[in-house]
Amino acid sequence: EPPGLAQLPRLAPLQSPDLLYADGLRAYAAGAWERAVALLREALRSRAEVGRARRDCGAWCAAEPGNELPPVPSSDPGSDFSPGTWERLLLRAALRRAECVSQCAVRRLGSRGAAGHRVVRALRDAFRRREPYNYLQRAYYQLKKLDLAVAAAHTFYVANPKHIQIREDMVKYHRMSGVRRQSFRDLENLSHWAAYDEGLELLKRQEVAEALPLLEEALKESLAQMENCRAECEGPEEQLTEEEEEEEIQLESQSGLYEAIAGHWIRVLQCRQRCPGAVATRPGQDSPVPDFLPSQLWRLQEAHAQVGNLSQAMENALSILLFYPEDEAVKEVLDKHQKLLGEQSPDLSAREDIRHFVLQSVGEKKLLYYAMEHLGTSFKDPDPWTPEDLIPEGLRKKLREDLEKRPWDSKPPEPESLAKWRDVHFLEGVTLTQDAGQLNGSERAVLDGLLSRAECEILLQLAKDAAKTGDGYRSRRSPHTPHEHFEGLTVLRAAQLARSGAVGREGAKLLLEASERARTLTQAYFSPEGPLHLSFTHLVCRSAIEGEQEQRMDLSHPVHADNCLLDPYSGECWKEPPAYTHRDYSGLLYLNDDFQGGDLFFTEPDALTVTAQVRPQCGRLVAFSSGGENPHGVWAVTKGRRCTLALWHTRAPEHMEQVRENRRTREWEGIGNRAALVGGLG
Ligand SMILES: O=C(O)CCC(=O)C(=O)O
Ligand SMILES: [Fe+2]
Repeated sequence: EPPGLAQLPRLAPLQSPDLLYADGLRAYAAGAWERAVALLREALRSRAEVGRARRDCGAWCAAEPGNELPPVPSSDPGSDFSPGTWERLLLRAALRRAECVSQCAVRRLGSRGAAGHRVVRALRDAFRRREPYNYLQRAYYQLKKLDLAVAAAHTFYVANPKHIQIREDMVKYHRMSGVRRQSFRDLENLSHWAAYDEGLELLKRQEVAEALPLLEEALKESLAQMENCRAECEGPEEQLTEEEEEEEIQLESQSGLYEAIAGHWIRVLQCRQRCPGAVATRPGQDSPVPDFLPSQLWRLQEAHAQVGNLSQAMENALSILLFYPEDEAVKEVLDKHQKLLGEQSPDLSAREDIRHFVLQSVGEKKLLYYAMEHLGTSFKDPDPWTPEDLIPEGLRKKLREDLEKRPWDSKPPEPESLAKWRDVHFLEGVTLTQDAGQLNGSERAVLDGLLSRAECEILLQLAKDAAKTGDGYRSRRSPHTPHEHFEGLTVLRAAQLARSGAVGREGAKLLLEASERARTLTQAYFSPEGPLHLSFTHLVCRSAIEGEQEQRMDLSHPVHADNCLLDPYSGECWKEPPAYTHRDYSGLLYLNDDFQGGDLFFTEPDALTVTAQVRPQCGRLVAFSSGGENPHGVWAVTKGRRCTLALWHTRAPEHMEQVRENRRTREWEGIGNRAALVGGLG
């Protein structure tokens, strides 16, 4: 149970968080708000309890004699490690630990609760993203519990500052009369940040004695949070991503088994190292606070020294040396304190909690570097303090080069989306031509090279053969202008036509492939943290009607936003029906440029001031978030025919385009699955 909410009566026995969450969402969907709130809160509580049990059991079982991970083999040629020995030792430790953890979980949670221990990764991520709070805020809102609605919304917002929907909700809450400022609070209350900030504030005001307990609490709490995060990496719930699954070694031979176990552990360790440690990111912010632990220690030593607690000041200073043994400033301070303490200085050493963290972290890094060198796995060390001699000789040079590129050493960290984008493998030949900055917006991008000339030709031919007036235009705001002729083709009809032989299969198949390319890139660029699904794909051609182009004043497509109703007078965008409110990201994949006029443009929310303009061309994708931050329109097409594959993406799987969804469920008239639809067409 998050500390910010009042205690709930305990519903025994503890149910697993995923079942509770699923029930909560069902109640939510049915509009049973009271029930939804109760279940969602119970899911959060259960999850917190499982988390605590996992953390405690993990720590307990790791400390059991015989369960420690084997040290990395010495690299001396004379050492008696035969191949596979290390893996065998690892296997033994892993099995013992797994057994110990599952027994411990049953003791703590009962057998039913222990089953809830297995939280699937998707769900773990949902909880990490604080998704339940987004549902909670809506349910509370419906129940007219505004204070709790705002608190839940704020809690979700803090973890998802880029989430368009919640941003809009927050604006609304801020404007609502009757909402108090104190309602905007974080229910998960990462109290170390709150305590840390308050402590710093007090330090600034020279109220050192008051600041000290807060700073101390902040450090303790941040270590505990970190332990929670690290413990989550262990245990049977760790599901492989598709990629990892592909890499996963077949368990045919015994050595395959060792490798698989070693692989599993390496993933666990990689996951643990990704938890905030010395580097931490404040919720609601993109850039990490480097050296979070050492800087907290430094503040503590200063504060202790100021109030005359010299031995505690020294303990904190000595703890910094565990990270940076050569730090001159720390050594100086230590000297100074030592002199002041003089003879009566007792045997001081670093703090136990920090020593424990550093030792553990160093041990894990050693294993990871060993695996990197010998098993070819990857490891990106997030910490700047890792002692150099821990890194195998062979890897040092390469890593030193990477180290020089550390963002916080030189330039300010890049915005998250761009930093992540770097890691995404572009589809071959695709380039990022303009980013949001160049397009004067927040979430906009132009990518080129998604289609070859030949592919554009195939899709243009498909449009010629099959696009017809009205297909796919059930929209209330039909963009028709009397000066242009509109033709559309939905993927659904394309598939039907291809099956009946009315159009070539190649075209229909490419239509799906091209939209999938656009989806993959849009997801990688804008939504690396969660999947986007296509909700609607529409091949649209607009042709100038000859002789009706003189002195045309209208647009080919009036200025609008794709998921809300734009009110140019107030600048607001109402996310309400009949707008397609489930749309999260829009994509326009252009097929040609042999026409006049027809550039796409973005405006301010006034629908008048143009902020950016893009000329269509074959294979160019313009991708942007579908909300009020991206009003856009199309200038009149005054000559020729302009064809676009327009795509809308949604985070909500229930709004997945029918033909695509059914590719999964394989029910839809037998053409629903990928094999039937794409393969069968091929
Ligand atoms: O074709 C274009 O460039 C824009 C179309 C558009 O904005 C829409 O269909 O919502
Ligand atoms: Fe649009």
